[in-house]
Amino acid sequence: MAKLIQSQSAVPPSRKASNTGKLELSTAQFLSFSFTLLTLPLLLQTLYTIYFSPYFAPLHAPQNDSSTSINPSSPSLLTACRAHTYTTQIVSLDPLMIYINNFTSGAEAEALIKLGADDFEDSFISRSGGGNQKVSGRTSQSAPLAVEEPLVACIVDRARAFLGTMLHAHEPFSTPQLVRYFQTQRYDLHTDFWPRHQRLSDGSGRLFNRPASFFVFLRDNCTAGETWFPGVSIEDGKEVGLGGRVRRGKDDGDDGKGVTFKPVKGSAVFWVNIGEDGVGDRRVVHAGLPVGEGEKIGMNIWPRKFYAAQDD
Ligand SMILES: O=C(O)CCC(=O)C(=O)O
Ligand SMILES: [Fe+2]
Repeated sequence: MAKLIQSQSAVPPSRKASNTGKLELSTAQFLSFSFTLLTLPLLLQTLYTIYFSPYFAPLHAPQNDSSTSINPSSPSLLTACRAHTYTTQIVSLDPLMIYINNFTSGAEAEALIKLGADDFEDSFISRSGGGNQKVSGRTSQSAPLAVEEPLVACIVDRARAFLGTMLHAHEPFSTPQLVRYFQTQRYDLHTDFWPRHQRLSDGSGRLFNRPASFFVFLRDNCTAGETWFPGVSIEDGKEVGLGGRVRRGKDDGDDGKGVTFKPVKGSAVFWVNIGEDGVGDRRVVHAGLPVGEGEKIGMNIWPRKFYAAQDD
């Protein structure tokens, strides 16, 4: 008898066999059992995604291509876009160059890539005097981004607000452009402004140029591929506050001239191309250095300013 009592009390009271022979559960235990049953598949799926799915991913899938799952027209993305969260740091006062941390959010970056993803073509350069030309020094692919897309319009508005007094309300932007680089691809030294202002093709005869540039890093799954400005210098030690994203010189045995910007998703470099006198500043000549491994995607945002005729 004593033995029987002992073995009965070893079973928690709530799980005792009833006199019908079935197992009884308390309400709390029933709920926790059901909760576990319901959440188990979710837990297993999360574990699979984190630990195992990389081993089953297709070999040639784009790395970290989270843009495929993003909806660039999502109301929450567009609402969030109206408020910006970037911070700025001056890199150089003369010429003026500013580093913009988180100019776009990660989600905005991926959504912008998605908007242009189907339109990449070999990059060209816009020639002085009009027309486009493919050149061996620019081996990337480019894709235009339609300003009719609300997200693109929002990012361009952000750039306009940043420019403040640099641009009149009636002065527009060029069509923003994605640029994509794979291994070894590059853009050799160039300026974004034309040495001579360009004539608008609308018959008005107005002259325009690019007074400033924003280059935004949208994808940084790469080694190397920095943006290099050999004609902009920062004093030794002053780059410390820029957290390793901005460095003096470049790494390949060059004499350490200039400043390099590491691709960091969402961050942007802003610089002034043309001063108040309407003359282009050659010190902002720059290059997209060859990408080592992986993929780099950036975005050019160029305001357009109208200028008086230049003296010859
Ligand atoms: O890829 C880069 O780092 C710079 C690109 C650039 O300068 C341009 O597209 O004009
Ligand atoms: Fe450029």
